Amino acid sequence: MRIFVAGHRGMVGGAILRQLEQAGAHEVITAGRERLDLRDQAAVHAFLKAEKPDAVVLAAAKVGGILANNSYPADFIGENLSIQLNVIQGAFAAGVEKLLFLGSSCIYPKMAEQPMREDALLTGPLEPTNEPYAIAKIAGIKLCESYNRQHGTDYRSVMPTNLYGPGDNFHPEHSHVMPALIRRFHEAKRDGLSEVVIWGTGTPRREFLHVDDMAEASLFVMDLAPEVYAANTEPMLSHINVGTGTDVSIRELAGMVAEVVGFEGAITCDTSKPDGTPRKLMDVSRLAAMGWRARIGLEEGLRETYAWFLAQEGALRG
Ligand SMILES: NC(=O)C1=CN([C@@H]2O[C@H](COP(=O)(O)OP(=O)(O)OC[C@H]3O[C@@H](n4cnc5c(N)ncnc54)[C@H](OP(=O)(O)O)[C@@H]3O)[C@@H](O)[C@H]2O)C=CC1
Ligand SMILES: C[C@H]1O[C@H](OP(=O)(O)OP(=O)(O)OC[C@H]2O[C@@H](n3cnc4c(=O)[nH]c(N)nc43)[C@H](O)[C@@H]2O)[C@@H](O)[C@@H](O)C1=O
Repeated sequence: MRIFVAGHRGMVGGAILRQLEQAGAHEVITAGRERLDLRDQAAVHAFLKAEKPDAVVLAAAKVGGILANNSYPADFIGENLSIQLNVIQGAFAAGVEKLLFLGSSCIYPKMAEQPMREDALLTGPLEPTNEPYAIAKIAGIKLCESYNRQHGTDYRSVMPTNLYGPGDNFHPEHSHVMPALIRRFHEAKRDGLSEVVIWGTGTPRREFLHVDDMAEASLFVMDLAPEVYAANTEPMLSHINVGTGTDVSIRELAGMVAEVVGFEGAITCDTSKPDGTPRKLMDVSRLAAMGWRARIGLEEGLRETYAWFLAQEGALRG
């Protein structure tokens, strides 16, 4: 197959690209933002018509942590809606039959029953800090389902929990919690500081999945036989959760990062910053029933990510 990986320079797209290249079974097509801005409808349609991929992996998105989402809501909803509409409509127009869309666990209601099953979608109000991004992601799922229902395409969606790993964005304010804390604890140790401040109360709970597991799960879902996918999903509830099924509090995560980095000072909370959703634990039984589960434990993944951070220091994104 010829597979177009959109977002191949990102954390997840990069991991998917590495796994596809390692397997060597497919021809992979990529295009960086300077060649193809995915917000440009005409350019995306022309690219897909010219390249004629057999399958598309949509791992490109406007992505960021709680503060970035809360500060730039128009960018998060607008850019993601444009990218999704252009790539999904463009893929259909170019005759692409298989597509994998990456959503996010923030599609579920803020107070969803835990662990969150796929059928919790659209059952309650969303978390305000990321509602615009979540609405775009929900629209992406519904766009895929609508093409499948109206045109018989095979467009699938996976909903990742919070991800981390090599290639992450370590920006001090705009990143997600894991890379933010790795950087902050590392710099505090390096500079001999006595205290590290974490945002919010430290009580929210999050589930962390290593990006290599996410890439493996994405390709697993894309490769599932149509009858297996159909037997485990519903036409209007077709997305699949991807996670580990276990979570930690942000305070516990901070303790783990401090230990891995070797920081021995105090950890305090800045409660002027938002907590966001109190808990986001995925019910991963749908994917487990189809035969996939995560392999990389949190401590192992954190140690490996810190080693990668140390190797990249100075040349990081963000
Ligand atoms: N990271 C996480 O914790 C989670 C991520 N996800 C989802 O997984 C997917 C991948 O996320 P992740 O890898 O972390 O994000 P990254 O920010 O690491 O990667 C996103 C990629 O999309 C590309 N991109 C964004 N906008 C455009 C554009 N207009 N034109 C061309 N390329 C563009 C970026 O290009 P450039 O390099 O040029 O900026 C980048 O390569 C996304 O759909 C995200 O919503 C879901 C849940 C959690
Ligand atoms: C993946 C997911 O990512 C975002 O949602 P989030 O899960 O809330 O993500 P986060 O990683 O930014 O924060 C997790 C928790 O951690 C706390 N926290 C402490 N200290 C820092 C800190 O230094 N940085 C950050 N970012 N958070 C911190 C923070 O206050 C919060 O309680 C969405 O935008 C959403 O759209 C989405 O899909």
